[in-house]
Amino acid sequence: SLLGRFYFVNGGSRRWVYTWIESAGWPVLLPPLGISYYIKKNFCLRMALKQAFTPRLCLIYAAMGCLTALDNLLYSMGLSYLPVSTNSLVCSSQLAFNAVFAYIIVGQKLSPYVINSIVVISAGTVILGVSTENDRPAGTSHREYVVGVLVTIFASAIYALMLPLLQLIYTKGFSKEKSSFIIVLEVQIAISSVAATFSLLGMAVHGDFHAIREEALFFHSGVASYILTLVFSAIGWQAYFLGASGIIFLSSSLMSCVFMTAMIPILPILAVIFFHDNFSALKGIAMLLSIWGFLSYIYDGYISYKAERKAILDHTT
Ligand SMILES: Nc1ncnc2[nH]cnc12
Repeated sequence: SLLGRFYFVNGGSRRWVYTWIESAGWPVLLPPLGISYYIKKNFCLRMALKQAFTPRLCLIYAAMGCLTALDNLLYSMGLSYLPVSTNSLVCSSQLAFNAVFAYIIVGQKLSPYVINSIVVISAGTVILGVSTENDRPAGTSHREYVVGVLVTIFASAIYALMLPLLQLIYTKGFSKEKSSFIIVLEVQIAISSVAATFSLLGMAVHGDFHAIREEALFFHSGVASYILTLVFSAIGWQAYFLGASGIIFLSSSLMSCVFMTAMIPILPILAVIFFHDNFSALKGIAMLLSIWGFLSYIYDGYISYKAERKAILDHTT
């Protein structure tokens, strides 16, 4: 998010370019995938590819790739209009959307601790919004600001929908025996490459291939900084999405969303350091609430773990 904002603040204005950047880094996942294939014993590449790329799964990757490109476009529009802290506030609505979608799609249980965590984290980020209400960026009209908020809410809803869908792909799309972290890499590469291709089409339609040279030349901090911003954004987004997918694979989409949302209040501190935003008392309260919500979620995990162990012990004695 910070690098994205840096791009838009320093003269970058091409939303399709930033949309593409969010998925363009997928080739960095090829070496880890190759190494994983190599170190897995009794591994047959032909069989693995046959399982990961059945016609049904390919159709699903194509649909998820298009949805990802649409989500990235809305997100980059939001990032171009809103300050980082406001953008992250609105993004926190993904937790509430995700709780609903995860309940509907994968039957996620919502215990009181989980509900508490959702309420507290959402409250923290709403407070953050109140404290940043007055910092509409110079050069952004009121209308653009409102559009920025609306498209970011849409992006959050789409993203929140995609997380349980990914969970469904991992659990229903692959046989139990094949269940290894390789799946996460394969699925992310497939979806990101579709999203990147879709975004390249968007760039072509908007004449971005031509405009990008001029944009690089007039970037406030220089051509090298322009290239580095986009390259590190692309790598950073792949790392972020891989982490999110990994948590879904190991736990659940809701857990992944809680982790992502709990990180959001850290952004204002980074925004203070890098963009010299003010740090208000309300932002401090928002951070504490987010930590509380996060601990509440972790505590729920601890209680469930203890209950499961007790049930196993009672069963065996
Ligand atoms: N495209 C996106 N990238 C990162 N975070 C998001 N939250 C919602 N959409 C997002």
